[in-house]
Amino acid sequence: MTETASTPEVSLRHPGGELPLRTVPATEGASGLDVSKLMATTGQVALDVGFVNTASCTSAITYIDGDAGVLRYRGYPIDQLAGKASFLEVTYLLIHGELPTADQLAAFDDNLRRHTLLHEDLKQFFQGFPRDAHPMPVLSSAVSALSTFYQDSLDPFDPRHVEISTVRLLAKLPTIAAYAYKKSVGQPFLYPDNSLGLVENFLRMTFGFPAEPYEVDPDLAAALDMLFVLHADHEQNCSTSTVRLVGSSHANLFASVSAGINALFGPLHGGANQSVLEMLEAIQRDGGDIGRFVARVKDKEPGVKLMGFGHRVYKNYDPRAAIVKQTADTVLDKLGGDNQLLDLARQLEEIALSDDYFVQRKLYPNVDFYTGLIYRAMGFPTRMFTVLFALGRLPGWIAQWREMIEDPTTKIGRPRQVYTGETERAFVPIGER
Ligand SMILES: CC(=O)SCCNC(=O)CCNC(=O)[C@H](O)C(C)(C)COP(=O)(O)OP(=O)(O)OC[C@H]1O[C@@H](n2cnc3c(N)ncnc32)[C@H](O)[C@@H]1OP(=O)(O)O
Ligand SMILES: O=C([O-])CC(=O)C(=O)O
Repeated sequence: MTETASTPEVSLRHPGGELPLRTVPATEGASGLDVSKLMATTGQVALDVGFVNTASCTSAITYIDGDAGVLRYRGYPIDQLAGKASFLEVTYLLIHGELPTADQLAAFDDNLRRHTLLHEDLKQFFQGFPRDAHPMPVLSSAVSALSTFYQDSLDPFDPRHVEISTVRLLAKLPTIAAYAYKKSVGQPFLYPDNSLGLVENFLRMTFGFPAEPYEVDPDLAAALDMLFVLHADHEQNCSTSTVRLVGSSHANLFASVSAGINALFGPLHGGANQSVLEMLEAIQRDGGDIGRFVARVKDKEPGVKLMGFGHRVYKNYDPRAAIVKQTADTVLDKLGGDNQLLDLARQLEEIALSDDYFVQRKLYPNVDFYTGLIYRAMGFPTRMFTVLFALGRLPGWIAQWREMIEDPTTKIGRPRQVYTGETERAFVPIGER
């Protein structure tokens, strides 16, 4: 592969100063295509596989300094929000740009509590899935189906539609998530109890039974609320970029978020929280030989990666992973979790962080590394972990979709390609091939 053209340095202003964006020079196509000719006809095309170096939008929502391990929502450092601001406050902050006053928060909460019910016909929808359906595709399908129930929620350019679809989605996703769980364990659905807040209601609908009292454990609710805060936004990650890309065609909020949920499902993104626990259990089953597992990772054995490690943006410790790690002990002690598996995770981290392979590549634990251990202690099956991520990430998806829709400079997302296929050739009829 030879470089055939160079592209100029461009830069964007951001709160941390000038952010230089190095564009990747386009390369010659595998079939010998002259990329410079493509450029002559289409203008500048810079090949950037995986968008490693390409900013797709401007945004005022979330700031990350990956080298320093800094994350801020609307300017507030994540460690100042986690454990101090509730998930509902952070949701309001991300979507509306400012922390709510007590009155604003009460009105927001009240509004959400009025929209937690699912239409009875939508409830029937869950019965169409097989008993052992993974709850993630059930979640995305049900969110997509919301478009069929609410005609007054579908116009991205009518502020009333945007507002009501925002409220419906925030209020209903916990109900949908709880029903996806109930379906997978063959238990009856519970109606929401709107005397409860969002997290408490979700826990009751998930773990409670109809006509039986369910006492929400305040420690459990507080821990889950804090984890949701840690997941609430992360600028242009794969699922959020998907939400924006789908929304850039003027698809409605439900359709866009449904696509985002599917992007989150992948094991390289949100699905990693499930894979981490499966990896830890596999190491444990294998006699707990961490050294042997790490050697397989370093040998790049197909399909073997240190799940929950590495990040496109963080080249330092993920600040969220640091918070989860710090609190994991306390939470597991309170909830009676598996400390052996936590010890294994800690040892694995220690071994990796003192190994040149991981040090040179700047691979640190990401947000998915320790969260599953806490979810497990809370009683969630492994297949629900990514659903919990989706519940936490929802405010970010909504805030980013709304920012995109409100931005007059937004254009339909449509990347170019560098064509590497056959050059023009003459059609050969089937009898002559
Ligand atoms: C919420 C989230 O989405 S956080 C991410 C969750 N995903 C995971 O935890 C899955 C494991 N991690 C990964 O697969 C990757 O680190 C990603 C997908 C997160 C980031 O990928 P990229 O930014 O494209 O990094 P890339 O794949 O180029 O990795 C750079 C190098 O580090 C290696 N590497 C990256 N992550 C890992 C890992 N988890 N284990 C072993 N090696 C790794 C790569 O093999 C590559 O090595 P090389 O230079 O010898 O080829
Ligand atoms: O930002 C990313 O690439 C992945 C992500 O969503 C996160 O870390 O929360």
